[in-house]
Amino acid sequence: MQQQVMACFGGCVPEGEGGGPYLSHHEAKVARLRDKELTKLLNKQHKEDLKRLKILLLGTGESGKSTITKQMKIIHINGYSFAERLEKIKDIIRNVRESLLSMVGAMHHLNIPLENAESRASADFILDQAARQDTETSEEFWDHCEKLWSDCGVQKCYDRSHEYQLIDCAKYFLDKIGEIRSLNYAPSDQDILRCRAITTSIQHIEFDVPDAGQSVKFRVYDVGGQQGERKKWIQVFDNVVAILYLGDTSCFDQTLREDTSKSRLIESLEIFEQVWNNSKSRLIESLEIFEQVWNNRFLRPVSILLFLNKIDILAEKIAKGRSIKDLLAQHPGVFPDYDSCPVSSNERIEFMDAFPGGTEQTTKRRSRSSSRTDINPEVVKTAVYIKNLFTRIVRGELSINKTIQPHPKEWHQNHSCEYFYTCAVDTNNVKKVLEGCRTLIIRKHLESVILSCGTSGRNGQQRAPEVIPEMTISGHRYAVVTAIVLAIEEQ
Ligand SMILES: Nc1nc2c(ncn2[C@@H]2O[C@H](COP(=O)(O)OP(=O)(O)OP(=O)(O)O)[C@@H](O)[C@H]2O)c(=O)[nH]1
Ligand SMILES: [Mg+2]
Repeated sequence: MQQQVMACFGGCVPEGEGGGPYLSHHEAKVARLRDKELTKLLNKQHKEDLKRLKILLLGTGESGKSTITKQMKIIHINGYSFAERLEKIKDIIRNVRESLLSMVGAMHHLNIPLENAESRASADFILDQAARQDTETSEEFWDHCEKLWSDCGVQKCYDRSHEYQLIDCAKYFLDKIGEIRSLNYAPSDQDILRCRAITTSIQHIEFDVPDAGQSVKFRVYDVGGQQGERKKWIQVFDNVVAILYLGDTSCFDQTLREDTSKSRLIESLEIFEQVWNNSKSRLIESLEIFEQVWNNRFLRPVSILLFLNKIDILAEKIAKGRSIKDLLAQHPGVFPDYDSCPVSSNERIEFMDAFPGGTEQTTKRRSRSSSRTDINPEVVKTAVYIKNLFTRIVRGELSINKTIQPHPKEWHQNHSCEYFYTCAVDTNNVKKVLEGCRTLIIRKHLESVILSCGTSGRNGQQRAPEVIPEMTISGHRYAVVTAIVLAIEEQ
């Protein structure tokens, strides 16, 4: 893609003919020189780009992609400065306002009355804020927020949040209004991780990770996952080394949020109606998009690291009596039977190992992990069942998106899919998972480098990618790869 852009630049020198404006000889010369410089610059940039391992974060809206990039900043870069923390306050205020707006709107639809007559004035005050984009707040605003959140009617509405659209961090921030409204408030790492802001443009972060005495350079792309944002994904498919696909395990009882940037802040009850009527299951959407990514011809050699995310919210939902069985019953014949889905002891341990809150011993010693009593077996079963849905898609045993023609097994032989249970707001969990991913990504990348050399003949039909000799991979592995590449080229 980069090359296409450069080709375009190369072909754009105006010559005064062919429809372009007439340029003097001197002007044309200057333009040509400028174009040459630009092409050189782009070439250099392109080479620099190729030295970094390019990772893509994909997944549907609100699955946790940006939260993972925030964790990368905390773990691999220097975290958040004081000024950056203060910047986040605006988003947190929007989160508080949007949460209360969603609940007040939903109470109307769900026929849940406010318990306290005095809360009416607070509800009206918040509804009046619906069209506001700014983040100016007053003591009056915070008083109304606190009053509303303490109303039992609002709490009842919160318990039914799967029936409408409510951001995941609603309770987290509403429970700490007292702290947020203080003039001295500076968001903690956890506040930043919990804070929700929709992604509407392609963003990336870069960092270096030490590996066997050398540093491995990464560039991670974060894209928007809402419906309208997904058409931009293809722009970043070039030279991808691995995909981190975020699948939300807790969304089985939720429907899609209406896809418009307007819904970031529900501007009016009219938009609320749209949201209300959008009834496509979030889990089915996530499986469908995963199936598209797995079978996408541009991503054929790219391995997927599947993050089965939000396992903490999954546990909260099961504790409230929610069950994936309701969704399965709405789609008879599509999904495998839930009750007869087996959970092996290894699968149980894998999940318990990842689940937040394990003590040092439980996270370090596998045998103790299996004896954790704080996790409801139904949580494990649901997580394993959802994991199996994704892995069935990988094996071609389940197809959700009927417009996709599944490829035969051989088509997939150059990429694989590995899964991890994650809680993206838990730094310990993400740190552990990222360590595992790093090794896998480097291994997969080396395999693909070797493979691409293996398919390139000495007589030149296809040269080994330019990137190989310049790759900054850990010392000894780099040496091994170079040796293998040379050996293949010698043949
Ligand atoms: N409790 C909990 N919250 C999570 C977890 N992962 C993400 N969240 C929250 O879910 C919300 C959405 O996360 P984002 O990272 O913004 O989701 P996204 O995939 O980037 O969404 P788009 O930008 O719309 O594509 C945020 O409020 C996060 O804090 C998790 O594992 N547990
Ligand atoms: Mg995002």
